[in-house]
Amino acid sequence: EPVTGAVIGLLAVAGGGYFTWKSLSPRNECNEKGRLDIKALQADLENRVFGQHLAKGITLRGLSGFLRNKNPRKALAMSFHGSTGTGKNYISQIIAQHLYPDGMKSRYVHQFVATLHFPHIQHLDTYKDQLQQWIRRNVTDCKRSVFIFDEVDKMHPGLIDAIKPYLDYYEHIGGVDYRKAIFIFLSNTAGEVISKLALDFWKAGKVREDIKLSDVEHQLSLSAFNKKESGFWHSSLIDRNLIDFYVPFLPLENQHVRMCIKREIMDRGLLVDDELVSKVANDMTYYPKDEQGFSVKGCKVVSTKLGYYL
Ligand SMILES: Nc1ncnc2c1ncn2[C@@H]1O[C@H](COP(=O)(O)OP(=O)(O)OP(=O)(O)O)[C@@H](O)[C@H]1O
Repeated sequence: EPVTGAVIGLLAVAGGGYFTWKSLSPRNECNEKGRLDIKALQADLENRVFGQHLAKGITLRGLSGFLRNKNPRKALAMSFHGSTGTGKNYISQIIAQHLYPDGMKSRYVHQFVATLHFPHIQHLDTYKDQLQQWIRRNVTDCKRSVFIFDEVDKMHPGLIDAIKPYLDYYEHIGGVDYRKAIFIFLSNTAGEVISKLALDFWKAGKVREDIKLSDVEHQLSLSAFNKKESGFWHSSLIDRNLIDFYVPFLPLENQHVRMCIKREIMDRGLLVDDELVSKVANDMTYYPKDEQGFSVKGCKVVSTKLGYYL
């Protein structure tokens, strides 16, 4: 008998509050219809992801719009950009958990880490073939497959080209329809540009939440124009024919790091102690050196640092 994600989510909440998600899709079943409790996803993003008003808004609207459409004309392709530890993997995991009860462990959620696949140029065609077969196999198994490509900026341009047909407007390729699949690309591309914009806002005493997507896009096009070598992923992003949503992740301030620490303490079933939170937060590195505005590694090492002080 299938156990629903909602039940598992509830049990997990009762057992320590770690998981707040609930997936509407039965376990071990392809969620072809794209069932998603949008309110629950919104609540999870609000409660667990800090300092990312743009990323939360864009992913939520992008995903719900895509899933509402019974006959999408192309697969959903979202490209997450930002510096390390700002939540790119984290939001991908939350999305995966809301679509599939087993989240990243689900047989319908697939992760590809680009740096593990660095083909020598003479083997490129074999790698391309393997990558395409992998996508074909998984989408044949389940149309609503989720693919997460990590470190896509380090991926060989030939491999990126190999993915492109699946993001395009074809009704089918070789008899397989890819248009219900979800592709999420993660990269540090443009991380510096996004961080600089956030820093300028911060220095000018402006409200962070007033940063708009258009501000980021404007900065990005300027920097691409000025830079001789903008990476392949960056330039194909600027063309943006196949990427539906460009999702910037802002650098995290001390206040966000503190929220991450508090959440981590609560997830471990412990009581929040402000002194402990300060100790961990002060142990992180911030930039610029004089103003100590943003955390160099975002919230990435929070968990390890907390372990050290406990
Ligand atoms: N904005 C955030 N809000 C809450 N927690 C966060 C946030 N960003 C990061 N974290 C925490 O830090 C951990 C590491 O972040 P994550 O793996 O998402 O970073 P990333 O942006 O994917 O970095 P990288 O580019 O190095 O892969 C997450 O598992 C999460 O616990």
